[in-house]
Amino acid sequence: MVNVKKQEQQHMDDVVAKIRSAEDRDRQDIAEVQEDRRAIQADFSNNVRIKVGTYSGMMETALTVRQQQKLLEERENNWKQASQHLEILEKLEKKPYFARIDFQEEGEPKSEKIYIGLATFADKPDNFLIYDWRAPISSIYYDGGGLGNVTYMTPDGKRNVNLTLKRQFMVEDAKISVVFDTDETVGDQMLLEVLDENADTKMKSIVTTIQQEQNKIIRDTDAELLFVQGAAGSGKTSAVLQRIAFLLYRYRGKLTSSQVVLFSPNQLFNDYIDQVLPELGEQNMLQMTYYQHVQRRLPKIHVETLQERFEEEQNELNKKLKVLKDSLKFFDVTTAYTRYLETNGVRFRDIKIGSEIFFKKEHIRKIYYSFNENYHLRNRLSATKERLIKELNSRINKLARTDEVQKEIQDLSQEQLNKLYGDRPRNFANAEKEMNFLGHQYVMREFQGVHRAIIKNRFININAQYINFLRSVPDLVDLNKFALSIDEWQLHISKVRDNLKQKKLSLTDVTSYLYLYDCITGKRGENDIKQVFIDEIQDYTAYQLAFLKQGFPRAKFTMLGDLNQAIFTHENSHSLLSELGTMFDAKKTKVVQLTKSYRSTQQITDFTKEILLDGESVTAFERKGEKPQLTSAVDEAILVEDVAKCLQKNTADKLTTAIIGKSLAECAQLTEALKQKGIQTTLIKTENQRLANGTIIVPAYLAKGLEFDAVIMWQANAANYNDDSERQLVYTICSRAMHRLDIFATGDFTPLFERINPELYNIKKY
Ligand SMILES: Nc1ncnc2c1ncn2[C@@H]1O[C@H](COP(=O)(O)OP(=O)(O)OP(=O)(O)O)[C@@H](O)[C@H]1O
Repeated sequence: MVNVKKQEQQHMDDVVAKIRSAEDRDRQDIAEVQEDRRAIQADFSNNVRIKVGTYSGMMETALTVRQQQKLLEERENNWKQASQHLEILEKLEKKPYFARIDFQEEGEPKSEKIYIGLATFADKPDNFLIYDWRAPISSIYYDGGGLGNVTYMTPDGKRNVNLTLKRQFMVEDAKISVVFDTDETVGDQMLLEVLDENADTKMKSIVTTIQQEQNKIIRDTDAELLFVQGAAGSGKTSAVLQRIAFLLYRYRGKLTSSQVVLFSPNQLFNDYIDQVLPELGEQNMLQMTYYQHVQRRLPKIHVETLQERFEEEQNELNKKLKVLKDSLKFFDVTTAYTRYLETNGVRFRDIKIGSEIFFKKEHIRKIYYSFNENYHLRNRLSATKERLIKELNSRINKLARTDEVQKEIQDLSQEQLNKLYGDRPRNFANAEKEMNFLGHQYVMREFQGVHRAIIKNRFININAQYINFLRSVPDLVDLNKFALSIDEWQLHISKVRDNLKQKKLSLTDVTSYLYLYDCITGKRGENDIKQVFIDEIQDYTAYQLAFLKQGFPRAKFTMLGDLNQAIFTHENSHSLLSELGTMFDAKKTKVVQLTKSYRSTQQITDFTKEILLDGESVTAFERKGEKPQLTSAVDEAILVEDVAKCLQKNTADKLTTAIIGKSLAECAQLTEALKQKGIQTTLIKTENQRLANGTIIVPAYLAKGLEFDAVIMWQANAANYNDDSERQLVYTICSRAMHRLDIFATGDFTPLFERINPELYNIKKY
């Protein structure tokens, strides 16, 4: 192997030398383009005089400016391309490739060897020294089955090859440190090395060690809905980011990063993953949380935050209401209600100027329902708006002609008059036309508010409409089936109404509120978006997913989640899959399961999976570590002392720690107690904060999707986690740990730990 390493290093050195020459060429190109750009600009300011005296002069100037702009744009594009290319080369220079495969294509006389890296590199046309990891042939490196006859997919169909060598390299700064020859998927040894590393505050790409199952997710191009169910730490998020990079490569020219949206669980998570695509040489997709998606449309309404949602009262009635309002049935009920609005029932509001009514709501209603039954909500509304604008204009015109207005115009200063003319050329046919124009402009200014109210649909009383919708619900669905009585429903309506009066909406209501509004206004979905990714799908409701589906009508969906980590939707999460089944065509739906957990040591995974009732399907990746440590005391002060020691130990072992508590209040208390002992930590209070270096203290609902070297679960006592519905939350917290897990509680531990085999952890009681 020593010889092999030497030979491979020699090859790598050759490739690096060629990369460096290509870099030099790129740098030269960039310098030339910059010089060119400067010259064009200088030339322009020296030679172009603005000729505005005559029409032909103006045209000539305009043409020159256009030509110059085009030249500059071209240079700009060249510059951008060369800079991007250079950036990729600079990455390749440090790590040109990480794998080599030798194979013989069926029907080809000779065998080939190729090297696989982050991007394609050729020193001359068709002489590829490095293949992109996303190229069709690279797929065989990731697929299982070992050496011998294997197949891979190309855009033109399947190809067969005889694979004779699969070699992996660990590379740092263009120096090969280890070479592995392997006949497995991607050798465990390499994976072990990668997983043994410490966590960062930023997620890294997994391009060198993508596993076979993950490769399927990454390269799928058929499914309209790709649903990935995977255990905590099984690489769902990693795979999906790689998938985005793959799709951008596969559909280069047809798909751009701005046509891809990723819905993530919180803002912190966005921050955590935002380096992966740039590391892979691609631009980041659009990233947002569901909360941002809805809140940006309702700037004047306070939408319930993650913390409020997490800490809200979970009484029996609220649970039952959620079952109904989060369901697909309720989405259908909303749609049915909007059908009824086609003939009756839309709520309007007066359009006013100050306190004076300009258009009465009764008048608007009359117009709205004056169109025949072929008008649906969208065209009914636009026809109404058209009619209102027409009426507004005719009232303006009438007013404009009155002596009073004409006189007021004559009293205006030149400056005020200029404002009225605006950009309009002053070539009126006669003085009367000019006065009419000025009169119209003059009066129009006063009625701008009315115009805006019409354009922006302000005459629709959406709040009253929403309440009316809720009142109609008992006619549209059998409340008994949801174990709800009419009285309970009425009580709920009055709560929503009170909330709306205070300009507040819960996350459940906000979706049906927006959907109702969209149906009435006929808002079309965002057709530009081609791929939608939803992470942590278990925290979405079927209603929200139906809403997203119709909001992105041309998109393919990839949804990933772990039904065992549903911390907001609890018991509903398992029905989600079947509800999704009715939303998408079964033939175009693909479900992939990931069961192996890569994040944590075997000891941690074996412990955490026992928290679950059906955790058998989770398997640990064999990486050894310490057993989780449970510590309890009656006195909290003793525990804080122990936490401090634990932090010291972690720091000495170069492990960064996250302390995860249940509520924000508890986390804040601990932060303070540690501070008293001179221990500095960062308390993460909201999702809009940054992930700091050093120890952080974070409430559980913000820890979703993140991972840390060491986790301290704070106050895992019976008071905090007492019933079955908390099981998934406890699992989520514990499964954030990569290398070490310590659990503290005052008093008794949560009964959810009772089912765990005591051999799987160490316990200490003060
Ligand atoms: N093929 C792989 N090679 C190297 N590391 C991997 C691989 N797959 C997953 N990992 C690592 O495992 C950890 C967990 O991955 P990831 O966060 O993507 O899992 P997840 O399924 O989204 O987890 P969760 O549901 O708990 O948020 C990460 O550190 C990731 O880098």
